[in-house]
Amino acid sequence: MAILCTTTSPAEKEHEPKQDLEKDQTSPLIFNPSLLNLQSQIPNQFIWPDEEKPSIDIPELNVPFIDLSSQDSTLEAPRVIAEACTKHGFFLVVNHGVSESLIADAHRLMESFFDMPLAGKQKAQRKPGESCGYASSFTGRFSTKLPWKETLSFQFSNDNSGSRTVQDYFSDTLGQEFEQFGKVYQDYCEAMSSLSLKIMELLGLSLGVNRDYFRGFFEENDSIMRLNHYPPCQTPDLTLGTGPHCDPSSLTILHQDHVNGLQVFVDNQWQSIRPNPKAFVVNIGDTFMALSNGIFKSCLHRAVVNRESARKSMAFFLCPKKDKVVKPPSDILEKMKTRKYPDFTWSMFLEFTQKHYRADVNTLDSFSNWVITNNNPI
Ligand SMILES: C=C1C[C@]23C[C@H]1CC[C@H]2[C@]1(C)CCC[C@@](C)(C(=O)O)[C@H]1[C@@H]3C(=O)O
Ligand SMILES: O=C(O)CCC(=O)C(=O)O
Ligand SMILES: [Fe+2]
Repeated sequence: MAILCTTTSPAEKEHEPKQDLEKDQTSPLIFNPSLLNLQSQIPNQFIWPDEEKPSIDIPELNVPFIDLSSQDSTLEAPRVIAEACTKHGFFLVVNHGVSESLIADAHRLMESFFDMPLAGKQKAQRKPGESCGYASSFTGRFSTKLPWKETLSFQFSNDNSGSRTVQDYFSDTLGQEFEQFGKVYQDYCEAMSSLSLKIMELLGLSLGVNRDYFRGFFEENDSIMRLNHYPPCQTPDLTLGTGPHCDPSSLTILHQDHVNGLQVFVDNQWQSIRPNPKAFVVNIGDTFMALSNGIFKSCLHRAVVNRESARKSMAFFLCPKKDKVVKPPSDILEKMKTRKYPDFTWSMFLEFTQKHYRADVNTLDSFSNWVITNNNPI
């Protein structure tokens, strides 16, 4: 039997808004992929309700390619981006300038991390209420609708201090043998941070705001990098790798391996985004939706799993500096007159998703109500 019982304590769950973070009634499970993917019957906690079960044979999303090397990327791209972001917030970037060998190294090391015995990965175990560390599914955090995945997340700070937070994280939590991992993911996060600033210029132009405005807003950032491993599953039609959600962060830059799995809910149906190793999938998160006063959409998406192959993806979640006030620029507010969301900081929003609310389609609205009703000071 692959499921082991443990006495791990559940995540902190006080101060519930509309949707309750589920209380653990029983001892949480441990998700050990090397054993679990052989099971023909999966534990109930991994079975999703019928209305959320994955659909097969879905259409492919018509998602634009933005060529960042092209001379007209600043002429044509803002219009194409505006069209995609007012509809669903997803686009692909190609010729992005991130080295192919860096991407390959990041995938190779991710594979060797997740291939380790569970006890080795658990040296980086994510603690209750924290967003970083190793999580084998979210067995200690949620008790139903568990995702069929294991993840390793770490913080990246771009703060001009020359600090190498990612490198230090690997050596401090996993030991000196992980120095090489730390170097590769430090470089990868720096590449993602620079790429996201280029994309911020284009988003600024698309919204008719000065091109430096959002670049400046995110120049310093407190971002999150996440490695996702979705093991094969004998009953992929019953579960999900990542449940339906909108990213609470500002901008996500995702690199998927060659295995299908990412789906976006557009025009009332799930649509897939086919893997393309040369492209990054970029999507608008809730915090950028708030910064654009709701003009650019943060869209519902999820990841499905399959019987045959493991799937890997790497997500860089660009987030503002923790205490920077998130409010739309005056250029937008002068045109729109009414504010859609209250002022907040990323630190408040992160706490909301880690301690009070499981991110889903309604995260931003629930968070806004929580900020307003609790009269949260910033
Ligand atoms: C701030 C974050 C919370 C999550 C990781 C980052 C950005 C996306 C969020 C998440 C992926 C949305 C789906 C549900 C979630 C629990 C997951 O399946 O991983 C979310 C992350 C989290 O709360 O850890
Ligand atoms: O793995 C994927 O394709 C998507 C993962 C995702 O949406 C997330 O981690 O926020
Ligand atoms: Fe996501």
